Amino acid sequence: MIFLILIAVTIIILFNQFRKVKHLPPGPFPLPLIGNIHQLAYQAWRHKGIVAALSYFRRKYGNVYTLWLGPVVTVSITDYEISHEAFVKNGRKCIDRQLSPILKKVSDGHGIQFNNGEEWAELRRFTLLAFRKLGVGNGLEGIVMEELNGRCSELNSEISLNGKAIVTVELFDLTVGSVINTLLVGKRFDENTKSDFLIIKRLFDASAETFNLFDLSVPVWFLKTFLPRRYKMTWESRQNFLSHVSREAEERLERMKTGNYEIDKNDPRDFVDVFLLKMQEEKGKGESGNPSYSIESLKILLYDLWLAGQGTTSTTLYAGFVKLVQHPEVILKIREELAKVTQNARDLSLQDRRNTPYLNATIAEIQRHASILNVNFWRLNHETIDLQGYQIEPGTWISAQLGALHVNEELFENPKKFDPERFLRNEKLLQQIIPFGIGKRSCVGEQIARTELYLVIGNILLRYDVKAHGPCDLEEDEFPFSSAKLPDISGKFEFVKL
Ligand code: HEM
Repeated sequence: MIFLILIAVTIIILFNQFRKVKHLPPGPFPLPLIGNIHQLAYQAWRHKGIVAALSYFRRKYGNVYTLWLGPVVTVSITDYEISHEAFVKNGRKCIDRQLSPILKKVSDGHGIQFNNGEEWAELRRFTLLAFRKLGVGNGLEGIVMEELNGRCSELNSEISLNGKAIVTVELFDLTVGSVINTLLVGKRFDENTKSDFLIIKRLFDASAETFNLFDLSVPVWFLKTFLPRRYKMTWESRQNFLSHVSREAEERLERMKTGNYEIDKNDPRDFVDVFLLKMQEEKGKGESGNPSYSIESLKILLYDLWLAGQGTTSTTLYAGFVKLVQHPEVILKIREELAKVTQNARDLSLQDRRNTPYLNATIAEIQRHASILNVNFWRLNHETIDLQGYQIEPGTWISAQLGALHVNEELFENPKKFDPERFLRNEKLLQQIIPFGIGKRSCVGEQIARTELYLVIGNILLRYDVKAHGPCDLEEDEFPFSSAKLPDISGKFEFVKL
């Protein structure tokens, strides 16, 4: 009797699964409760990484496929046109991000990255506006060049002593960290304040270890109950990071309250000034003021911008130089192009971009290879989306899987090859790499990052002969199952003045 009941229950469950699966894009058949987690884990183990596993499913099921993470339906997209259809054409329908429970708890309803709704929309608009006010676009060029010149003068001192400078990832970390810090709180990191940056970097690295599909998806109660040490690690590393990067904003507010700090309305120094001005303005409106502008909200915003802007840009620069030293012929071609544009008599400037197609193509190829997110953030659709003829029901987790998209051989022939010229042979390809994401939740720091990549790579190659110093490759990923790519960054470079 029990046996018959078990068979009946199994048939009902399987029938139910078949019914649900019928309207979804193809994918492996999900088991009740665990969905496809076992297949995903197996393929990630078999192919030694999460991107390779997602690519395996793409080859088997096509450019839009379904994976069930337990009871949750997720749809992964690995092609540009379909991503455009989902996130631009249907942009309004999937504007919300699926919020990782633990990161949502840290953000406490504030900020941009782990937030949705009115406050997210308001703060995203504000951030883009504040960046524009502070000169992001062409004005940022001054900040980046000042920073780069500062770093280069340290390198030059080393070169005049030893004939060459040995460069590690720290050069890129400090350059990028200083640009963000200058933009956010008006301070660059020099020899005296470098230790402050190293604290931020240590806290940042500590939070990276638990940035994976598992820790980011399970409910907080589950982590607290079954994995208290992991919960503590994630919580404490993020809280420490938050309190460190927001210290300046809190101190400035206190000084403002006691009349010891004034902001020039027409010339705010940095992001914190622009925010504090807006906060004052909204407070002045009384009841009708927008509550999104509070010190708690500013603190989370600073944490978001630091977290999203530092590792992404610095890792791209480091990965870029690894690829460049492995391909000296690319360095020569870039240098030839830059010599024509600058006559070797001036720095490379953002204005030169339209005259440097080979450098632009190389940066695109670097970003395609670096592809920072192994698993992109999921969006949630509020209304049914008709995607390639499939009806994606509300509540589905949908994502353009950038890592797998950028190694899709249907778009990028021979994807493992470092081949900047692929973008010159086919100009349409430039549009099809989307390292900053696509649609309404795409990266707010895209302009900042593009400025840094162009000016730092271009001007370093104009000034120095760059070679590998010892073994220097990217084959090993530190955490191949992490949501973000964390390559082995132990490589070193030799810089000699040209
Ligand atoms: C090479 C460098 C960078 C890369 C590759 C990158 C990539 C990305 C990607 C893929 C997303 C998610 C898009 C999506 O959900 O579809 C994102 C979001 C975001 N990025 Fe970046 N990013 C970079 C630099 C920066 C910088 C410099 C900042 C700011 C200083 C920044 C701030 C943000 C923020 C705040 C979000 C969340 C946007 C939202 O949810 O509305 N990023 N970035």
